[in-house]
Amino acid sequence: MYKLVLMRHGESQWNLENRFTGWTDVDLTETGRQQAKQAGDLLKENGFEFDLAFASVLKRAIRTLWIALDSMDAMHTPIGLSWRLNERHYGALQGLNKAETAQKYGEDQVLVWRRAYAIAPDPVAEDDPRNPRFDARYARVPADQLPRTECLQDTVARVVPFWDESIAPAIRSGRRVLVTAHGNSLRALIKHLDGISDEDIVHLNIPTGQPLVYELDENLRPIRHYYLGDQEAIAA
Ligand SMILES: O=C1c2ccccc2C(=O)c2c1cc(NS(=O)(=O)c1ccccc1O)c(O)c2O
Repeated sequence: MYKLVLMRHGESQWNLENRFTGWTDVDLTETGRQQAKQAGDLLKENGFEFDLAFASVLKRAIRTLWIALDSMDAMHTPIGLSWRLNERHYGALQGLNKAETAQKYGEDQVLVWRRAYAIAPDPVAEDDPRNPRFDARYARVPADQLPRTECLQDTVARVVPFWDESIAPAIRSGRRVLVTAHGNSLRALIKHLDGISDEDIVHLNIPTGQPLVYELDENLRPIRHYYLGDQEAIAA
């Protein structure tokens, strides 16, 4: 039996402001940092150790991992970073809050987007400074693979290959793996692991800063999964 630990980054500044963040590289708030520290303490208390960790190339996930590993006194753990673990790209919605979104696109459109699996918001324009092609960290990614917007289906389509090529082989080789990522990139991973339908996945919400443990059989099929930590905080 293998164990895999997934964790959504702690609270970020735009989580606090209820803004669509996507690929915008906002940092953790002080609360977010504390959540990451508590998660590391919890993992240590429960005897978890890791041989390899993965994160996206967004600082809110990387810093969450750094803080958690530091509180486990495990900063020596090798870390693999990939754009494929990035949050879903929200296109032109990035930076907007609830009021601005409703005002700009209308409540009806918001409701359609909320429930949709395969509908993407307007993309950022080719020459928009937010286009990932202008960001040095994506320089080695083929331009046709870099999104200017995504629907959840698009996020699944770029996360799953990373699971197949990097995470699953590491687990099969006996490495104990920790992944710190984002709400939708973790949805993508969990959808693939548990075989969740397109309809149901849009309703799955993953709490921030709470380690989620997956026990996998020898074929990496989930046997069970559970959150570490106080269940009330998680259920909230
Ligand atoms: O507009 C969207 C949306 C648009 C495009 C793709 C995905 C989503 C999406 O997944 C979503 C939305 C709104 C809300 N709630 S909200 O309308 O209260 C809201 C709107 C804007 C910013 C933050 C908010 O909390 C959600 O809970 C969502 O999951």
